[in-house]
Amino acid sequence: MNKGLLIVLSGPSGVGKGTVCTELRQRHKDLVYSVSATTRVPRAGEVDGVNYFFKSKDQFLDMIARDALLEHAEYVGNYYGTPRDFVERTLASGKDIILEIEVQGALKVKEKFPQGVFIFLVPPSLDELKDRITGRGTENSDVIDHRMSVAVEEMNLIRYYDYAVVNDQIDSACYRIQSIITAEHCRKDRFIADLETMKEATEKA
Ligand SMILES: Nc1ncnc2c1ncn2[C@@H]1O[C@H](COP(=O)(O)OP(=O)(O)OP(=O)(O)O)[C@@H](O)[C@H]1O
Ligand SMILES: Nc1nc2c(ncn2[C@@H]2O[C@H](COP(=O)(O)O)[C@@H](O)[C@H]2O)c(=O)[nH]1
Repeated sequence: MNKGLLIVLSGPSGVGKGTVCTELRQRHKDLVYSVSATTRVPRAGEVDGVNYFFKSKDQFLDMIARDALLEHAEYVGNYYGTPRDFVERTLASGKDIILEIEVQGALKVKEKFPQGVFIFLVPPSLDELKDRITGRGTENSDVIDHRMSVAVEEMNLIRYYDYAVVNDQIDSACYRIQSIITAEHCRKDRFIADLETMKEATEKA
């Protein structure tokens, strides 16, 4: 059986990763979402184990020491990381999994899983990006300025991704990502791998 696809959805803060990911999961009930660990304090309405696994700094450092994270990064004063075991088990079961993570972490995942599908979500403009982060109303103006300055740096790293998708309209962005996932499922190397497994099974029988 083919392993599932590891899909990384990345891009600057406020571009709409969370919004697009939620919509994709509505459309594809079998798409598994990787819940990250973070030391950030929960926002109003965020639930532990659903939005994030909220950790103290010591707990997070312990996860790093136990090699329990596939990747981690420090982003605007907090740690964020992807629990490794859940990703590996999901892929082995043949299901697709989506990671919604920032750029440093995405590039670390790419080193370990070059066969993953790396998608950069692009804002229609930097002004629109700032309007979106501000309009969300979850960060103060210092944090927004910090996230915007990081965003400019992150945009320079698009070249390391497989795809760039503009999030102009949520529906159009989701449609483009759905098309990418469909195309990636049809890559010939996935079938060649299956063929090899089939041949081995036939030879053994
Ligand atoms: N296509 C869009 N058009 C207009 N507004 C959008 C669009 N996509 C998302 N938004 C809005 O932009 C704001 C930021 O979206 P969201 O929280 O999904 O971004 P994010 O990339 O996940 O941010 P972060 O990385 O900080 O978690 C939200 O208020 C959301 O409703
Ligand atoms: N490298 C990682 N980045 C992550 C992970 N989970 C979320 N994120 C990204 O962090 C920023 C800030 O998130 P916020 O919830 O505080 O707005 C954003 O870009 C997220 O996508 C992770 O496991 N690893």
